Amino acid sequence: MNIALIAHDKKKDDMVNFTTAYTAILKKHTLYATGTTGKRINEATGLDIQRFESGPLGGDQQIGAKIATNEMDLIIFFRDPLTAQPHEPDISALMRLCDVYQIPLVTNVGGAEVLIRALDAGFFEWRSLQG
Ligand SMILES: O=C(CO)COP(=O)(O)O
Repeated sequence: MNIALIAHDKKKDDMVNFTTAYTAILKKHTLYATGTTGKRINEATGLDIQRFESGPLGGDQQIGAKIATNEMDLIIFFRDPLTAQPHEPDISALMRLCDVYQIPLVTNVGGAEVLIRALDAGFFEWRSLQG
């Protein structure tokens, strides 16, 4: 599966903790991330991650483009709901494309916990059955 990992600044520690806890599962997949998030995860876990631009510089849009071309299977995006983001339109566009293409998206640690366990249990086979 191709998995995108994204976290706003105040959620980056959560992302590091999450990816550290689930390194064994994540390393079986192809990982992508926005720039700074990917750097933090790589430093903490050693996971191999393809990094896009930082979010404010277009990283969310690059991940959105991968969704539009059916190259992304799930998105783990720890959003900060309490801080205004300069690139809010890009964030909305990314989430909109998840809905357009039925790509599973979680935006907090609680959802990610369920999603990652479901992934490891094989619940994502429906993606490869889709036309
Ligand atoms: O801003 C982001 C997502 O909207 C994340 O970007 P960084 O991972 O580069 O901080």
